[in-house]
Amino acid sequence: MLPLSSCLHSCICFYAVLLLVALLILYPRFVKMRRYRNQAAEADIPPGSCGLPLIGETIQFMAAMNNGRGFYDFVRARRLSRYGNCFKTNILGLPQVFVSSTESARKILNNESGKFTKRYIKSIAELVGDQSLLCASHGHHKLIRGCLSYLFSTSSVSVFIKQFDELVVKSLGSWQDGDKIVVLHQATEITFKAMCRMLMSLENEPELQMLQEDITHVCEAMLAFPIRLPWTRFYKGLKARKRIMSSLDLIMTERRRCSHGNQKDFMQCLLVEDEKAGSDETYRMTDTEIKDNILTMIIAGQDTTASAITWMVKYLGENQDVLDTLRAEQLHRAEKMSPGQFLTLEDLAEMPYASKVVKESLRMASVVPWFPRLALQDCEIEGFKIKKGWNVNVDATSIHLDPNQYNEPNKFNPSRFNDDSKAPYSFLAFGMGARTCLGVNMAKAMMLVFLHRLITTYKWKVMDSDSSIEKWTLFSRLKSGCPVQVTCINHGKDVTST
Ligand code: HEM
Repeated sequence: MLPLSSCLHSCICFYAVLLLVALLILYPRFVKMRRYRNQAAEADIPPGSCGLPLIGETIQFMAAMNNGRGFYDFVRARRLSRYGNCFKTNILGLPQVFVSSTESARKILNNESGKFTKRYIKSIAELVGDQSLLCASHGHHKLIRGCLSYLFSTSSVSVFIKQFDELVVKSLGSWQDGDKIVVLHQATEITFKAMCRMLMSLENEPELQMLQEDITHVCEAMLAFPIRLPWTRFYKGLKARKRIMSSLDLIMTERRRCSHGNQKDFMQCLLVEDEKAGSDETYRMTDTEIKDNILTMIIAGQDTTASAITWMVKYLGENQDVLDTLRAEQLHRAEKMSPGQFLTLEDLAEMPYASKVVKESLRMASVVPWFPRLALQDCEIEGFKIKKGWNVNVDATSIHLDPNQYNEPNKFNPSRFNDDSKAPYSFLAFGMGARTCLGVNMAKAMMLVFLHRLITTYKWKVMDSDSSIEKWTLFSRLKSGCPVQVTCINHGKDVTST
């Protein structure tokens, strides 16, 4: 028995070794074959890494959010050094494609043949409300946008410019010679007050302060994990939303009780329209739609504009030649105005160089870095297959910094907009297509008014040239807030004496 069992044992060992050797030889070939087969199957899928199972490249994305270069750095790193104009990744288990050519931007933002819809995250809808313009489905969005668009008419913008100028003059008038000012803080305060006044005539300081705190909670929660525990950012955001909704409810009830009051603000227009529409059977916005969209407009209009103003002041501080040209134009305009006069839409139309400064600042800053959409059907972008259900993001930042679109794209050069020869879809600061920013004219007007008052009243020196981006913000925001030291200039007219 023993010799037989020992013989059997040797035999097994021999075959085991043979199998192992065969495996060692064959395995690399097998892996190579499999990779080849996968490549063949995925040849027309955008290049990129899907990262780890389930979580994909979420950790790398979060790490980018946490570094001073901002979450766009995640995209920049992949696009520039690895994959090119179109790549695929996976964040939080969702396939994400980033595209950065003007042709793809046209296809996606124009929503050719209804292939794309706006992508929104469910937790964001809980915070801004599922009746918000940002989250509404295609058909519903059209109805609500129709009701809101007319609020942004030229006459509304004209009224708004005067109100905004009043606020800027008051705020800048309180600065003292030599003061250190954080531009972002000042701009945020002014734009917030302007939004609240335009939307619902809210001017009471304690109420404004409470609302501002709640809006900040909601914005912070929009980027947080949707965990509903009392100490989480998401939970605090939900609570803040609830308080905001209650306040809006109170204001609306009061307006109806006092048979509309005298206010000529957005809320009043929507309430009156609501009643008119009720009688002739056209579409009427419900109270929830009105409230969700008032909140949406505060969020969409305040931080974006304040961030854009801050970047603009920083770029100007770094580009003395541009500043000199701009100051000459603006002082000339100031001389044409009588003391105490507020700016008008017509005045702003007479500021060609300042308008280019605004446009160039928006291009360089790309305050909204990319626009998320959802593919509603299988389609093709940049020669790659896009599958139904994938998220496709139009990378506006890359387009704004593409040397094929803009010569020396990292140079702050407003004169590049001297002619109108830029390619379609190469300037996307306010988006394009059916989802174009509703407040585009107001945003530009706010930037021009702030610029005019700042440059005709003060000289300034940027105290911190750090370009780091703030962590965990929805929009590209300068971390330092752009602290400046201001010096009053006396050019013979006291525009702040109102
Ligand atoms: C410099 C300031 C601003 C910038 C850079 C900006 C940028 C944008 C962009 C890029 C979009 C489109 C996003 C997409 O397609 O996914 C958008 C949408 C929107 N913006 Fe602005 N915005 C600014 C100021 C404002 C202001 C002042 C308001 C209004 C009070 C406003 C209200 C809206 C609304 C309501 C939408 C949603 C439109 C829709 O989905 O139909 N924005 N904004």
